[in-house]
Amino acid sequence: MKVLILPGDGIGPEIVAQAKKVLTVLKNDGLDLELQEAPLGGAAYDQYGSPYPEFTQKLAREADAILLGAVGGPQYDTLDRPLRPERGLLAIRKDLNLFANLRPAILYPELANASTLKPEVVSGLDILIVRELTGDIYFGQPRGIRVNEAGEREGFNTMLYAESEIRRIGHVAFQAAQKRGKKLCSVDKANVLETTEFWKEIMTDMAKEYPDVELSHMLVDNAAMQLVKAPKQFDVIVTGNIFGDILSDEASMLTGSIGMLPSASLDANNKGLYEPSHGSAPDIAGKDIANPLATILSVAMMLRYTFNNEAAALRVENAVKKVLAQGLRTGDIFEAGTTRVSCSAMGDAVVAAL
Ligand SMILES: NC(=O)c1ccc[n+]([C@@H]2O[C@H](COP(=O)([O-])OP(=O)(O)OC[C@H]3O[C@@H](n4cnc5c(N)ncnc54)[C@H](O)[C@@H]3O)[C@@H](O)[C@H]2O)c1
Ligand SMILES: CC(C)[C@H](C(=O)O)[C@@H](O)C(=O)O
Ligand SMILES: [Mg+2]
Repeated sequence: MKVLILPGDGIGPEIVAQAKKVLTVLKNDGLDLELQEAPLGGAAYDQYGSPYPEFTQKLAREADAILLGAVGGPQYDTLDRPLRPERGLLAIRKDLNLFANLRPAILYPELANASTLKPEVVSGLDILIVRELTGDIYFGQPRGIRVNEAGEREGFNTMLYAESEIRRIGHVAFQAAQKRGKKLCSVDKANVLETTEFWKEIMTDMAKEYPDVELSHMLVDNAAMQLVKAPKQFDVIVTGNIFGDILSDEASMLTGSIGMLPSASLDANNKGLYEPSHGSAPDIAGKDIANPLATILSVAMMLRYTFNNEAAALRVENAVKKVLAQGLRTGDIFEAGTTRVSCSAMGDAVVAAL
């Protein structure tokens, strides 16, 4: 299996280095693995003048799986839009047809007090957000900033979903629910936006194909509220690109920190790009204090979904559980009575616990 590593920007290289240590142990233990590396985002702009250069694109297309740190940074925020790091990330998702973004929010019992919510609200939490990743207002045309007829500047984007796009993410979500608690909540804004009214109509129609799954619908504003009020009511949530982006960051705090939320972005054949759900955290970059666990848990997702190797995935997840049980914490999940460790020390501890 070919795995392409894209460290990216900010804390990206620091957290990816820890995940690479884990992959190297698995390789030394016999996992069929060929590691390559390429730049994406700001690092790629610096080297090649493009956030998703041909060099990276070629390797990405050839790879079975990709591990990404994160992209972006303030030094790139004034570049022309097509040259910005985030555009590189959107481009690779679109190029590889990675339409299904799985973001599991699981609370490890040791972190019940790390969440800003009361332990009884979050303990035992295990929800899966299925976010559509290659459509919606992120990609709809037309888009831009223009001068309108009144001579005023205006910004505009287009929210758009084709039926086939809704159906293919719907199948992923219904099937994920079948393998879990058999409850699927489709999140929309059908009371205002036609795009998501259509989304709701298609999800409702698809439910006939999955009689064993209980489908419900929720408006996104209510869903944002319910996620902090009573998050354990959810099993699988399916939603569009923009709502999924926002709700998954919200859900990350239920798990203690955004540094705990991994993700898988899959195509129709389970080729995937795996990355933490958080960004490049420029505020803490270069200090060796970021939490690498979301990235390491993304490796576990890679083993599960692309390698189809459940045993190896569990080995990594159990190692993470072990270091948390040992009381090791990076700053974002630190609390009194635990031991604060650096990003690299956390990586070493996971390797030792494998
Ligand atoms: N997938 C991605 O590559 C991705 C995702 C989100 C944001 N971004 C980009 O990242 C940059 C920063 O964005 P932002 O500040 O809004 O979001 P962010 O997720 O980078 O950071 C938000 C906050 O969470 C903290 N944080 C994030 N990851 C952490 C970790 N692993 N350990 C400890 N703390 C962590 C940061 O220090 C910061 O305080 C922007 O350029 C943005 O476009 C990239
Ligand atoms: C950086 C940005 C393009 C990206 C998104 O909005 O999808 C990020 O926030 C994420 O959640 O992966
Ligand atoms: Mg996001």
